[in-house]
Amino acid sequence: MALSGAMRAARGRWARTLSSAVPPAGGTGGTAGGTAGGTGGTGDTIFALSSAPGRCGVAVIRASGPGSAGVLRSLTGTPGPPPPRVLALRRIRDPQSAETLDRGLVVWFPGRLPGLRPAEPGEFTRRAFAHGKLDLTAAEGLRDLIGAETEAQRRQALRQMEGDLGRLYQRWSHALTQALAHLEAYIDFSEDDNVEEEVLARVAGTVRALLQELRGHLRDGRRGELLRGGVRAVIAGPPNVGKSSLLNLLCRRPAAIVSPSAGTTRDVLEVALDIGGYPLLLSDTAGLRRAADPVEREGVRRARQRLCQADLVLAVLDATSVSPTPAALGAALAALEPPPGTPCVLVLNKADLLGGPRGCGDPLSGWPSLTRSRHSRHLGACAAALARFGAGGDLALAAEQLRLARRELGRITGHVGAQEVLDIIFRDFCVGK
Ligand SMILES: Nc1nc2c(ncn2[C@@H]2O[C@H](COP(=O)(O)OP(=O)(O)OP(=O)(O)O)[C@@H](O)[C@H]2O)c(=O)[nH]1
Ligand SMILES: [K+]
Ligand SMILES: [Mg+2]
Repeated sequence: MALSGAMRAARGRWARTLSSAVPPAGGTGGTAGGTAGGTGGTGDTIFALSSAPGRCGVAVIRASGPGSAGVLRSLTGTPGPPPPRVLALRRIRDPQSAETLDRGLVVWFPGRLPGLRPAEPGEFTRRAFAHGKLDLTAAEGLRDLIGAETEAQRRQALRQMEGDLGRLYQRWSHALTQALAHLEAYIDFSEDDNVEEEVLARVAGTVRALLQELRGHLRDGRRGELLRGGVRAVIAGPPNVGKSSLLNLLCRRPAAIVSPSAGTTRDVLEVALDIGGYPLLLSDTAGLRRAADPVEREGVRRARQRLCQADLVLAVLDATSVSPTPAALGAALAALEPPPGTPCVLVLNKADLLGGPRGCGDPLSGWPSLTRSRHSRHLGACAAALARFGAGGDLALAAEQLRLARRELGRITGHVGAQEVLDIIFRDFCVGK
């Protein structure tokens, strides 16, 4: 059923109305308001909002299953469904009170093909994976593409969906397989003198090179993950230096109160920004000082707490109250006690009175980005196994480390069966993908 008008405001009520309109199973099979579909083995009649949630001009609600004809009858007050596959304008009413809820277009798809049922969330993608059409990293890329909110996120997701990340891990996996095969051949046949000694050196060389590449990939500063999830940037600094003014400038609206009195901001204020395609969650915080006022003290505590979660600190200082020497700036920055290891951008504000940002990189340049902690975890385990390769000199143990390393790589792309990994990855998919 395609429905419009007042139902925008009455979505919740619609859901309740449809619940009461669905008769018990056993009626004529069919689908109202969408493509043909049944309900699998249970015989239930199901319904869902098929257009995106939120405010919109037109919404599509789909009901499917043996009770669909009854749903249409009770919602439209007509004796039967409209002619098949033809849009009909109907008054939509509450089945109990007969009160008109809206007017909308209704479409009826009678009958069902035997065995046809609505897809589970992610089922189309899961089938594509099962048929070898895409690997897990590509499926994850597809999911990220659906959820991408900024241009850079979209580009990164598309690159992953097209298999760049999967190909990189596959290449490593092939190198490992080859090294393992050589090592196993050496273990099995070296006594017959069929396998040369230098095989071992070659295997060790491959493992060393791979380990180096893998460590480089892991050391990317989480740029892919940051781009995927958004960089948490926190504006911090002494009171009254212009932190809230900076937030307002960056989000181009007066989101935060600005005033000449020190200690204006108390609560942490967060805004989501799209800066040149890169997602940023920007927080404004209370000025850091030993406050006498208990409310301001709580604000400073919250500011410190937020600082600890930052991916990036925008440390704001008043340019008129600090001398521009590296030592003085360094001391002023250290006095704010930013979390160790978190990159800081020093912002010298109020420069008018006197007279480099950390981005996520271009997702299309260099290596495809590590986009998930799941990938880092398996790559870390893979690197650890490679680092153990050859330790102790036992060839069988060395081969086992290669097998472990390969299994970890395989878990990323899904080339090693791991039911629980599959379940996690596919369960969040949208219906219809
Ligand atoms: N001249 C000048 N004044 C500025 C600038 N930025 C902010 N101000 C002024 O400085 C005062 C403090 O600005 P806020 O943005 O409230 O500073 P804050 O760091 O958020 O202050 P607290 O929340 O109290 O810690 C206001 O009167 C601003 O108008 C600037 O670049 N130049
Ligand atoms: K202020
Ligand atoms: Mg402020």
